Amino acid sequence: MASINDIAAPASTLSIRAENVTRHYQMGDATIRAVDGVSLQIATGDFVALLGSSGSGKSSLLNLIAGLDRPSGGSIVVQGSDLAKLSRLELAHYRLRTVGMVFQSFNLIPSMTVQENVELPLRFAEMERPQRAKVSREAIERVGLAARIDHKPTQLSGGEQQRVALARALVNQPKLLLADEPTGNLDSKTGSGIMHLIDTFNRTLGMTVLMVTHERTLAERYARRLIFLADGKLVGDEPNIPTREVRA
Ligand SMILES: Nc1ncnc2c1ncn2[C@@H]1O[C@H](COP(=O)(O)OP(=O)(O)OP(=O)(O)O)[C@@H](O)[C@H]1O
Repeated sequence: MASINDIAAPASTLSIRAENVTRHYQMGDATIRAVDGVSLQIATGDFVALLGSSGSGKSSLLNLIAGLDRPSGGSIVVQGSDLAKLSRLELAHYRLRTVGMVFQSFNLIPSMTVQENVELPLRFAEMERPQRAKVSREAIERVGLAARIDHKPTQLSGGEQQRVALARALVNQPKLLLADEPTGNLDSKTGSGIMHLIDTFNRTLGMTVLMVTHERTLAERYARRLIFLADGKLVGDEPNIPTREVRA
């Protein structure tokens, strides 16, 4: 049945459309309803913060949208792809091409240099070596790390590691950036630098951003929409004028 949302937002302008999504975990006799009937639509180019207290289901929902996990029920359509209908191979392709992800814990490969880490998605996409070197260098320059291109992750600060993770997330030019507490392990000044980069990608590259955070002030500074989860349910959804714009 058509809803008001359908009328307000034609499918072509939607980046994400989730309908009654559930993710239940069975722990012995207990069922944990980590995501419990969430429906939402996110417009292309938007910057949305997903807020909620610990255990409210934020990461579970993000992982479903990322195609890292499959829902127990409901449907998720991202950039026109219905994730439930994708084969394992198609889902891997979706993760490679459509979404970029950054996590609180950076998730870099310690034995690889900055450039090798950033090149990884390009290798999976079977890009030729010379082109890979060029494209990865451009992404590394974009996050301001050209001088660290041959360093290993352990030789970098936390903020620099997150910038490498961002370069890796955007190197395939995904339409959607999913960020799970991207500044959670960083001090506030370093975190602001990372947020500034994410904000720039959103504004200049038109990348849709969905960011999980439990920090409301951070969300209010950058996001144009705030979505609240509690006990796996969507309990709030409000527009936001980013305070960084108000101060600018
Ligand atoms: N693999 C799993 N098996 C069982 N339960 C899980 C699993 N992953 C998450 N949960 C449970 O699902 C609920 C939601 O977890 P989730 O990590 O999505 O919350 P969150 O809002 O991201 O929390 P935080 O802010 O602490 O990261 C929690 O009760 C958690 O314990």
